Amino acid sequence: MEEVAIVLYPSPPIGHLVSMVELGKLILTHHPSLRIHILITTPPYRADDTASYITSVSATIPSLIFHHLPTISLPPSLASSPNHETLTFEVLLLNNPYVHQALLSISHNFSIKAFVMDFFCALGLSVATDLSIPSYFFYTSGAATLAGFLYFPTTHNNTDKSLKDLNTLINIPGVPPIPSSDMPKPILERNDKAYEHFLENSKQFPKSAGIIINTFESLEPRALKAISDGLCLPEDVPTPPIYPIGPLIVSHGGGGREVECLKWLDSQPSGSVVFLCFGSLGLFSKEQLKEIAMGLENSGQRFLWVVRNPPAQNQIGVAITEQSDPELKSLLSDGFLDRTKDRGLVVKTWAPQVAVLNHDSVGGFVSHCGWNSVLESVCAGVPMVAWPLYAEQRFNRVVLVEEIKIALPMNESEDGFVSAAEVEKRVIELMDSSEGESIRKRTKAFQNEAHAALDEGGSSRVALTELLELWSQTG
Ligand SMILES: O=c1ccn([C@@H]2O[C@H](COP(=O)(O)OP(=O)(O)O[C@H]3O[C@H](CO)[C@@H](O)[C@H](O)[C@H]3O)[C@@H](O)[C@H]2O)c(=O)[nH]1
Repeated sequence: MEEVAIVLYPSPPIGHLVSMVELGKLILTHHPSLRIHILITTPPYRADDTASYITSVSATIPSLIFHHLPTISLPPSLASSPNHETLTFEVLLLNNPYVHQALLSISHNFSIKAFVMDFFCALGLSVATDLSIPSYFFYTSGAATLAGFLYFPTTHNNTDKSLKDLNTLINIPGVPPIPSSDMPKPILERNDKAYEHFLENSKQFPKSAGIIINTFESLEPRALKAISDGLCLPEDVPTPPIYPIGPLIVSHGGGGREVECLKWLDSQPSGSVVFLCFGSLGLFSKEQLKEIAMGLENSGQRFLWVVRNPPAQNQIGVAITEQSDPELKSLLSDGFLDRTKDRGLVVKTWAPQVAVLNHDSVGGFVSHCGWNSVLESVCAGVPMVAWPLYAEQRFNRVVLVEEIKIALPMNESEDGFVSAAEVEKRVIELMDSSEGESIRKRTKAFQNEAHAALDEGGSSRVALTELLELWSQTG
């Protein structure tokens, strides 16, 4: 009998790839006879270190079958795109013929029950549809921002101004009012190429057979209900079924640095350390790094801080290429490392975040609000200070602070700069105040709810079972 397969199509950045791989593992845990094929896009630039990650996953889980698609060559006009989202969209658009070939080749030996795409890969939907393969989305951020993207074509039609110039609140069903300037960064500027791509991709959601979301019912009940009640799409456009199956988070650690920082944490008192880490891509200017150092020093709190080299143009940036380790002494204020050595540790470039958040000594997390980080923090029961940098992270901050109430806001000036005084104030508030205590209690309650959602009979397990039964039946 022909073997049955699911094909997963992640977007290249590691944050998205990791979530998709976790989805593959989850499917295998509950349906081991399915074969999971994962299409790996090869961008023309050197991407963050996905190669070693893929090698280690393949070695440990041979039932996850990786297909490396041929390298994309971008026309010179696009290769110099200022914006990493535009670059990703263009690469994925050029990838479509390779996706077509891969699906054809897999279907020679397997019966493909579902093609599951990342949001960025939405234009691959037509490729699968042409081959009569049912297409699903796996949305790697939360339900609130999904509501925002489903509603985006309506937001677009309601105005002819750029969101950055609107200076108003955007009312999205199921979501607290979002200041227009806090909408996802790439859609703030109407004339930007990324805006067009996001608009086009948002319009693909309703054409799919279903949307899988990395969230859970009790974390985002309002947004999930608004989506499934069809409130985020125009009346005449039906909403596909939604499957909140999260929280799906990584369980692995992070190489050699694990030992150093976990050992250091072992020597710190329970719940006393604030962890600062800004995702796989976040970069700060030299000035901002110095300001953070001053804020941490003045706060008197214990800290574990992951520091990367600033971007070339010395503003807030995004690392799409592999990072070299920073020279901490020259980067941070004079004597900072010495003065704080008894209560602080600075880690270069990367820390094993999941292990750190789950360490007993960690009591708070200053995060860029990337969705994986949010879920990892919830699963570890660690409250946050929300310091968004790029993508949909400012939107997430509003949701985390105002709706879910598990984070305090880090407030920046208009140009995005955060003062040492603000860092000091928020870190103290998080670690040592009644406000901090109140969000800590709520986060711990969500930690329990997260486990319950994944248990037998829990909301996420039920949604996953429904999906897997569907995939076992069709065709
Ligand atoms: O030093 C580090 C830095 C990161 N991580 C891990 O890397 C992942 C980072 O993921 P996430 O927090 O989601 O941030 P990004 O990498 O920035 O993720 C992108 O993808 C997310 C999911 O779609 C979006 O929510 C973000 O805005 C987008 O930037 C997490 O698993 C972290 O544990 C580490 O282990 N160590």
